[in-house]
Amino acid sequence: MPQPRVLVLRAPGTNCDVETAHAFELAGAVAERVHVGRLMENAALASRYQILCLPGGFSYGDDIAAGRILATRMRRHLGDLMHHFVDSGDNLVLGICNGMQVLMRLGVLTSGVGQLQTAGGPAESADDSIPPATLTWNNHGRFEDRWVNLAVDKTPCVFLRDIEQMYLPMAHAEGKFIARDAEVLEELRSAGRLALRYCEPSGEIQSETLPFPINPNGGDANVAGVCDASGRVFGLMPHPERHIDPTQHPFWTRRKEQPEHGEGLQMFRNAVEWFA
Ligand SMILES: NC(=O)CC[C@H](N)C(=O)O
Repeated sequence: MPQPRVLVLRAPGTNCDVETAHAFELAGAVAERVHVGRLMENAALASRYQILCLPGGFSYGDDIAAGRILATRMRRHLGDLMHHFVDSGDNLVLGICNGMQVLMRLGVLTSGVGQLQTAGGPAESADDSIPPATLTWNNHGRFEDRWVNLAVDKTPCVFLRDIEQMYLPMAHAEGKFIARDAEVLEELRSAGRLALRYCEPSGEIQSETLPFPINPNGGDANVAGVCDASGRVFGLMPHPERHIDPTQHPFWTRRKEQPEHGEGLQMFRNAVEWFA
């Protein structure tokens, strides 16, 4: 099987790059951690890689808003790099937690939705000043760090193939997903782009916004992860790289039998297998 190469992008304040690179390596990829400054010096480095991963953390101290500064730097200086990974059709992009926040600010997870078709003219955004969706502060206004149950919707998302449910840690302050309006939410939902959602331990999602703590932030439609229309670009707020080994499960000592791997590993394997 060809071994894809993963660019794990670091910025000042990133703190999950080592374990994210480890998860990709365990899944069979070659992963390298590369500082955003190195890419700004030489954006052509991107052509060596097939997967771009934006890991979790506090890039640029979450100043202004989580993910905002890194997204602005990428938009301003790394347009070709994003084009290589997002638009070429041959590559994958994964944003985890702070990485999802960056992808949301870049608009790549909600691209193509919320457009108005003007008579005879090109599609234009319904309201250019307001993005179709964003991530904002958790309802209770605090950083929340614990384990959550997640259900996978019928979705084109490459990373979630053959996964129905996952139990993963979440750790964020600004993870509440809100759509601009009901039409945008429906557009994303009907395309299977609201790929990952907080659910009850049984896997059920009984209401549009499940109560705290099942839905840890109060976000619309219990959304925890969103993909682009192709399913190759995916962002999620929980941390799959923190559950790749069974002993990372909070109750692992009480289990009679241990599974071979933690529940997050399949996501990284799916990415590697996509290149087979
Ligand atoms: N774990 C993370 O990546 C945290 C994301 C971001 N710093 C937040 O608090 O929302």
